[in-house]
Amino acid sequence: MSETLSRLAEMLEQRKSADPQSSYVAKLYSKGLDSILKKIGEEATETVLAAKDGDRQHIIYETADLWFHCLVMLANQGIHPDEVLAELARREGLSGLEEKAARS
Ligand SMILES: N=c1c2ncn([C@@H]3O[C@H](COP(=O)(O)OP(=O)(O)OP(=O)(O)O)[C@@H](O)[C@H]3O)c2ncn1[C@@H]1O[C@H](COP(=O)(O)O)[C@@H](O)[C@H]1O
Repeated sequence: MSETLSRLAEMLEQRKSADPQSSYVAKLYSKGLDSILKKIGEEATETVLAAKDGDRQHIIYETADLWFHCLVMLANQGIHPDEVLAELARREGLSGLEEKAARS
């Protein structure tokens, strides 16, 4: 799982210098952060609708689109997915209520 994320992160780094005409990711970078965030919003909505609909394959497909665009956003902001995984790992040792208390 994290190997897939690492490979994707590496590819997303390489796409920063790719031709927007020949790469979906390079084109998205060239449009800027707001366009990436707009895609995340759209994909989040599509994921919610798929989950309401209940079709397993559709939920998986839309969630993959959502995760992918979140990875593009992270790359654009100079954040490696390992940093997000590390944050999730840190939370493993806490209950949900402890995590909530740590935020306030
Ligand atoms: N995993 C993905 C991936 N998931 C989703 N998408 C794209 O995300 C878009 C999803 O948006 P929509 O469902 O709204 O479809 P759309 O109408 O075509 O999207 P828009 O053109 O309107 O933005 C589609 O165009 C998909 O092709 C992805 N595009 C690329 N990748 C990975 O990124 C790699 C590099 O891609 P390129 O940059 O195109 O070479 C690929 O080899 C894949 O591994």
